[in-house]
Amino acid sequence: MGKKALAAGKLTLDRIKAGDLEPVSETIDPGEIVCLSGPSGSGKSRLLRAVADLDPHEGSVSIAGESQQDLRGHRWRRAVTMVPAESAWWFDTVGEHLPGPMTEALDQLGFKAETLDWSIDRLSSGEKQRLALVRALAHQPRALLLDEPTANLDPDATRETEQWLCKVIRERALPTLWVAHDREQIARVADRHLHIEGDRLVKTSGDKD
Ligand SMILES: Nc1ncnc2c1ncn2[C@@H]1O[C@H](COP(=O)(O)OP(=O)(O)OP(=O)(O)O)[C@@H](O)[C@H]1O
Repeated sequence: MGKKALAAGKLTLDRIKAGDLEPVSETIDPGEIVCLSGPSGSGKSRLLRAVADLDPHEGSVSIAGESQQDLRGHRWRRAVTMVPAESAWWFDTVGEHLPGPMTEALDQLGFKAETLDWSIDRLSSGEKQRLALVRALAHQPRALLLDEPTANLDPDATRETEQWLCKVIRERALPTLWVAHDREQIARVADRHLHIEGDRLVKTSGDKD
């Protein structure tokens, strides 16, 4: 924290071609949550990895008019941050991965301040998943790519995490692409829902206005 927050803006995908999916063109507005669903292996994670510039791909992506090609990889990924289903941790303790105490975020997700001293080795998969979200948001992203962010959580923790994410996404006006399988979750959080059928992204009905 403490760094100057950059202006929110649209996340624009222009004919992104990753893996076997047909090229994807979508614009996600500031604060908009677009859920992405599809069968296992249909290419959801590959699309997110392309947008995060983690995998080679065709087409272009921009955030607030700034193109992926104009930013170095690490700067792009700090702006357009992917939180994978399985997070990586490289220091010994939780606190070493965070730029500050993150008191409010930790509290809202049910963690006490002492969590900062916890060893990474002791974290459950659900704790890792929630702390990876705290870490991602601590670095002031301008857009979020969430790959099944509640996959390892029980129903109560799922709801708590969803509510916190939705609040932060709206407050910070972050365009968000959120991979989800659970139809009820999609109904709760999505402004729009895109589903992969075969090699195409299909807009589903029942979206919020
Ligand atoms: N780097 C890669 N090179 C070639 N093929 C890959 C690569 N990464 C993934 N794949 C393949 O691309 C397909 C889509 O993978 P992806 O991980 O995007 O699926 P997914 O929709 O996220 O699935 P799940 O819901 O099971 O996580 C799979 O068949 C996978 O084996």
